[in-house]
Amino acid sequence: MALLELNHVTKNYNSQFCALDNVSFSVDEGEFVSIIGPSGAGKSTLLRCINRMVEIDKGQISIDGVITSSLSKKMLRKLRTKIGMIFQHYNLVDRLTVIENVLHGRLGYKSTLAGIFGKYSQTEKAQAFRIIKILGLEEQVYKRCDQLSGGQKQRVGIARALVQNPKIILCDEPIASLDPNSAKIIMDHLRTICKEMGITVIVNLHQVEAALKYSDRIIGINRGKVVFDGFPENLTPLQIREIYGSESDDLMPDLGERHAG
Ligand SMILES: Nc1ncnc2c1ncn2[C@@H]1O[C@H](COP(=O)(O)OP(=O)(O)OP(=O)(O)O)[C@@H](O)[C@H]1O
Repeated sequence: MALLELNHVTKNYNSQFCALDNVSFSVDEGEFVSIIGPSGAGKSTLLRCINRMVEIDKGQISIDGVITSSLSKKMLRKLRTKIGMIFQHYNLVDRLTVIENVLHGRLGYKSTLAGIFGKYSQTEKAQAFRIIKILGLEEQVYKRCDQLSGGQKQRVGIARALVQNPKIILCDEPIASLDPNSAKIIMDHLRTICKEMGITVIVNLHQVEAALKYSDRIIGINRGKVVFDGFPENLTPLQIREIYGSESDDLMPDLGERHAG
């Protein structure tokens, strides 16, 4: 069943520059989809439109059957609890500990006052500890986030998204700042979360190889238009060229090595 649907979505910045041009696709529950494309193609704009951090100009986006543009502030806040976000630069509060950052994922469920005073139930704390353990961060629980490596910070970001109990996780270049080993750990966790917890994952990636290895489906964007939407095994060098244009030669992966399983 489709969890996310985009129908003819267009986004113009400053009423003239077209960042998304008539984009339509749907994503099923439990699917792992990578969005690839060159710098400036519109990948971040796409994720921001999905959670309504950016308003679209034309078309329609629905999540779990709800048309996002028609939601009141209150209903939008409720919908956003179902959408976990993971960022390239982690967006953690550096001076706070791992557990405090992870519990921030619960803020969308709380009144402003309860949030300010950091009032979390025993159930919420137990859930946060459980997720921290799954992500292999139990030794870091009480460490300040500015003492962590990039890979550990990104795992905190994933844990914070998971305590929301999301239906979908949107990841904006989650491995762009990481070394290959940390990047693999993050992509492995995202794949496990998708396949074992049934959470839909949409990942913006610059690395074609990672997209080929981890995705059920790849969507290629160039200048705001979807130019490829299909299975990794159907992404040919010609299509990679169409997606990336002149950047493609540096990015051309060894197409022999494919899926993570
Ligand atoms: N707030 C904004 N105001 C005006 N133009 C913007 C704004 N945000 C993005 N753009 C433009 O929209 C286009 C798409 O940007 P976007 O960040 O979505 O691309 P991207 O594919 O995520 O790129 P990258 O891989 O470099 O992050 C770019 O040309 C960018 O300059």
